Amino acid sequence: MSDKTEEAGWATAKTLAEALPFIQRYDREIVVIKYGGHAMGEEAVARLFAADAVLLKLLGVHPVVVHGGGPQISAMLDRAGVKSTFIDGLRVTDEATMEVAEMVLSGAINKEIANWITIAGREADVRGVGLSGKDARLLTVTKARRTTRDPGSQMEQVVDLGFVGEPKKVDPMLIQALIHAEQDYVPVIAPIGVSEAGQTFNVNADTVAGAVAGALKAKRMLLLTDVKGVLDKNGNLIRQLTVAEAFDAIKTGVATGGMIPKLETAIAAVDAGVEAVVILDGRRPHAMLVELFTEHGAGTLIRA
Ligand SMILES: Nc1ncnc2c1ncn2[C@@H]1O[C@H](COP(=O)(O)OP(=O)(O)O)[C@@H](O)[C@H]1O
Ligand SMILES: CC(=O)N[C@@H](CCC(=O)OP(=O)(O)O)C(=O)O
Repeated sequence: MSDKTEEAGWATAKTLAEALPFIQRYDREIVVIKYGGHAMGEEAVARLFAADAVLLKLLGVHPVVVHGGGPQISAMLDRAGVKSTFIDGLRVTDEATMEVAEMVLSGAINKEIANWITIAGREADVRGVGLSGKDARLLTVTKARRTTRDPGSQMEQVVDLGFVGEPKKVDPMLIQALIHAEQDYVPVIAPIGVSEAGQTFNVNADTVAGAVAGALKAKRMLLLTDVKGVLDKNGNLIRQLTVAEAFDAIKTGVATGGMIPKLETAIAAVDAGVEAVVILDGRRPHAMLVELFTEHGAGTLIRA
């Protein structure tokens, strides 16, 4: 063995030893991970994500994955010649769009992530389990309501988003059962919900992650996306935000587009008892490990 290789080994051991207090901090704690469609990127990166989820489980953390797939739904709709429009970051969802969204989210992406986790965890028998809000009454939703103000008359107008749902109730029993099972399972949840009447709805994945994290009283919720975190007006990373500052970031227009549902979700999750939410770049390999197990962390941390 060369001196260089040996030195690298010592450096790895030092890093592991330094992670001990952080590993203990998250021992048997639930961490909800929102894996966004933009963070998925190339398959090799997505497989690294799956391997890190397995590592978390083996370190004693209980990871629960909620995934998105917005860009992948848009690509499929494009191929079918269906146009998509978004209002406040939410996809207006008619019947045909709903069908495609469910196929892409529950059918393709969900099973792929669950399978990658199972493959990455084969040696230690950690297994991914792919679910959607339709399973075991996991996610009951109501139809989302949005209003806009008519610039001329200043009257409020109701906008119909179609089959877009808002979480009404998360029943965490199935997830709890998987977390506490003797077998090591990593639940992977697609953002599809069902109304009391049994209608299928498309739900923003950030919103689902927040509702799930709140219901499970998770220690952390990590929102993995394609930016370093919340950026200020000059494009610099904001390391920490209180809930009040997160509100301000929305109000003052620092956060726009897809960052708005993320901050709203973060605020709601912290209000529901989640200790902190972190928005970070999921395209960087091992982002979750840097955030959870190093002093400096990564991205933007939002807490009370
Ligand atoms: N202040 C901000 N800081 C960082 N990103 C922002 C900000 N305001 C708006 N954004 C946008 O939010 C996007 C992340 O949301 P979104 O595209 O919905 O991600 P995902 O698919 O991962 O859920 C960023 O790529 C960026 O374009
Ligand atoms: C209602 C609504 O907008 N649903 C989203 C669900 C997927 C999602 O949220 O994916 P990302 O996290 O990758 O953006 C959609 O149809 O795109």
